Amino acid sequence: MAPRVLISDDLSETAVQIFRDRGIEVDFQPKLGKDKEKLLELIGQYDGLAIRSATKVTEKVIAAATNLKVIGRAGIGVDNVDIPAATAKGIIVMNTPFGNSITTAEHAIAMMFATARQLPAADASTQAGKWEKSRFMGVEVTAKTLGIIGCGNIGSIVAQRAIGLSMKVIAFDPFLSDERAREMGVEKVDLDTLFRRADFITLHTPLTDKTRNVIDAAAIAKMKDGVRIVNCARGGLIDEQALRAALDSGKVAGAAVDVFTEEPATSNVLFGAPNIVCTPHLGASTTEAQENVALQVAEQMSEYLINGAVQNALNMPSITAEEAPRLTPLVKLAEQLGSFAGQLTDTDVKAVRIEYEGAVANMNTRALTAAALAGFLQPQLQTVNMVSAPAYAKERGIKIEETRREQRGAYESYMRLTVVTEEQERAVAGTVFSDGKPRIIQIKGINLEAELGPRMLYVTNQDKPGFVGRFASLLGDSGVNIATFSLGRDAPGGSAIALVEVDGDVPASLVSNIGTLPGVQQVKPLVF
Ligand SMILES: NC(=O)c1ccc[n+]([C@@H]2O[C@H](COP(=O)([O-])OP(=O)(O)OC[C@H]3O[C@@H](n4cnc5c(N)ncnc54)[C@H](O)[C@@H]3O)[C@@H](O)[C@H]2O)c1
Ligand SMILES: O=C(O)[C@H](O)COP(=O)(O)O
Repeated sequence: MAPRVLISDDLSETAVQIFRDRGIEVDFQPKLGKDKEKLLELIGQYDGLAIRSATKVTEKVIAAATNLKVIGRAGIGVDNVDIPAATAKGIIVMNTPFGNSITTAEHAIAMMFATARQLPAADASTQAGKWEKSRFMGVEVTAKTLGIIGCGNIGSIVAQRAIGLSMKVIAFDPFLSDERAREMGVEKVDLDTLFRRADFITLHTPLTDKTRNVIDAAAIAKMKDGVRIVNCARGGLIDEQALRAALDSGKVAGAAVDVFTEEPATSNVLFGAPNIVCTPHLGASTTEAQENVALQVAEQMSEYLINGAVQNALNMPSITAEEAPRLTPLVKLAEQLGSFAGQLTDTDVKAVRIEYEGAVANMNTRALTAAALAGFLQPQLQTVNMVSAPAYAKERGIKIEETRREQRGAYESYMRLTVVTEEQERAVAGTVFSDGKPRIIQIKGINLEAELGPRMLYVTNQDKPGFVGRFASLLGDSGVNIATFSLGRDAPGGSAIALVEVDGDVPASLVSNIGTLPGVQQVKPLVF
């Protein structure tokens, strides 16, 4: 059946066309995101959800989204999506991190000019027939200092444009390297210095616990008298009450705000303040940006739903369209190794070590590790997948170790997963043969070669004559057909392993009977 996607916000029709061209069924309901009840009622039908900022993808929505595999944000900010809840449910959350950056940077520059020259108020007054030439005295931006808080994609475009306007640009961003700042012609400063020196301040950070109210009364007190402030990033970065007071007192000469603590902002403490310019979250609203993000999100979501390629996900390593087909059998192998180890581990796990050797070491091992962890955790947590597994492992305090090395043995690609518990380490290794099928090639250091089927029996025993015959007879007498039989041992008379694919369920009584055969140490039915 074709995957189904719901578009619940006002995306460009380009997205609809792309989904259809890719054979995906699409429901375009641009107002649905604002109707919480309806969204809850319908979301269970869809494999994908494409949104902007109006749809709030809460924990409740995610709980109701029984088929959802991917949420695509046609834009940058994902603060309207409960990412931990999506991750826990194995739903990928992806965005389009660059599609609207230029447009938003241009809006910030436009807003800076709007407040420098009081354009909206001057427009309203002129159209009211007042011709108040002396009321609207402005300031130049040339040679003024612009303080940028958050110098990532948008902040750095703003910096470039501001330098073009002959402004001096200073920036505060804990993740901005000296080299990058030099390249951009930006002076890196601490936050207090920025507050002290800037004539204009523009915000371009996400809203986090650290950035919430980064501009509050105390910060405003440190600023120059007559400073002008622009916020085209997120509501919540500015304490709106404090800004209102500073606009009223004249400490802040002007502010231009595109984003509000509560949106849609139909009333706000800032409305009506002197020299305030407000726009209704228009930062990304240009034809060009909306085409970019709609096209990109639809392509990314389609690639994932159809080919398993992952791009710009916030909760899962990327898998390119080129590597997706090459990675598929290795993902399966990683899941099988994880599942094998997971089904044999009952005690508390301290660490999972995954070694990649040969060609696989140069591939996307983050995705493979996520697959191995998913396989490992599935016996305990049925709904876990590659998206949610790393977070679950972390939550459970399981240390993940990953090593990569050149080919040493006969296999072009070799993967070994070791589970470390308080008592022991248990390793299982595998490869993918040229037929594209995964094989288990080593268990606890013992070589063998087995393709895993849906139902397997794992038996460890002492290597003694007669075991195989007695074991096969027991299965046969119980009407359990053997599909494949793989044997391995460390030395004659030493430890041996039998990995057997069977055609039907193995009753518990048969498992205990096998356990009573001479020399048998462990019998475990496994499912894959
Ligand atoms: N108004 C709109 O319509 C609109 C449109 C697009 C993006 N946005 C918003 O703009 C913001 C920036 O987007 P971006 O694409 O540039 O993101 P980005 O991730 O490229 O850049 C954000 C920068 O903020 C920095 N940062 C993080 N914590 C910080 C802190 N405590 N202090 C200072 N800097 C900090 C990061 O290091 C990073 O460089 C986001 O909040 C995004 O949601 C708004
Ligand atoms: O984070 C973003 O991309 C912007 O806030 C744009 O939001 P919008 O898509 O709702 O205009």
